[in-house]
Amino acid sequence: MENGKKPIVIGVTGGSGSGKTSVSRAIFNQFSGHSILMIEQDFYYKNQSHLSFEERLETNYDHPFAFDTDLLIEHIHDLIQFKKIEKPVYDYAAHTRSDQTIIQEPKEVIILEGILILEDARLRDLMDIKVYVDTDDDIRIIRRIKRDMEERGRTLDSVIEQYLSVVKPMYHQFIEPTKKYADIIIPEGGQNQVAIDLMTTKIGSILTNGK
Ligand SMILES: Nc1ncnc2c1ncn2[C@@H]1O[C@H](COP(=O)(O)OP(=O)(O)O)[C@@H](O)[C@H]1O
Ligand SMILES: Nc1ccn([C@@H]2O[C@H](COP(=O)(O)O)[C@@H](O)[C@H]2O)c(=O)n1
Repeated sequence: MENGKKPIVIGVTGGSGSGKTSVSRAIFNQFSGHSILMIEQDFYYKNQSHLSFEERLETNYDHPFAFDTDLLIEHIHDLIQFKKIEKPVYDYAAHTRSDQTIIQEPKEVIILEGILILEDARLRDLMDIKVYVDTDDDIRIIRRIKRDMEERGRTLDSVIEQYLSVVKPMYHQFIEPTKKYADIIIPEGGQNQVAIDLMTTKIGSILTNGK
């Protein structure tokens, strides 16, 4: 890094539909023009191109095992050492990685966003600030139905069936317990301007004063 400082890593987690992406984008936008990047844990779902489409539908996408966490950790390590990475691209409709990758140059601020980023101690140890976006289950399922039908190629029946059989139980087993690791808990996510402003001030202070 030009000024000799280590990049800052901010982890943003919470259940599906909690508003993680909205919070992360709001922070990202506050630093537009600065040296900042966003990494989505979803892009590190395991490659399933060797499986048929029907087999991919059976995958539990809310279990830690669904992710290639070793690759994600390797990439965060590289970015912290100011090395560029070749980021995978995920195709939600095909339920596997796309053939494309994106070259991501290192930056001073790294926002890592995803449902299970606080579940692995090795990832937690790389973070300077850990944020949990806390939104009620009923709000999250409503948001998810709308989003998955509009953007992720799912039907209403498939969203409801997946939510009740997998998403909800996995949330309570794996995601909600990681709340205890968070430095900050943000209720309701992207519309919480006070929380976004506090985060922005803190990141700005670390960038300027190192704390
Ligand atoms: N505070 C909010 N109020 C209303 N809708 C929201 C709010 N935060 C997020 N959304 C919407 O809910 C959906 C899921 O939000 P997103 O930020 O993608 O959540 P996550 O990344 O946690 O799954 C998106 O369509 C987003 O526009
Ligand atoms: N092929 C896939 C991959 C993931 N999901 C669901 O995405 C959720 C995580 O993404 P958010 O942006 O909502 O945090 C997770 O709950 C998976 O169930 C999927 O449905 N299909």
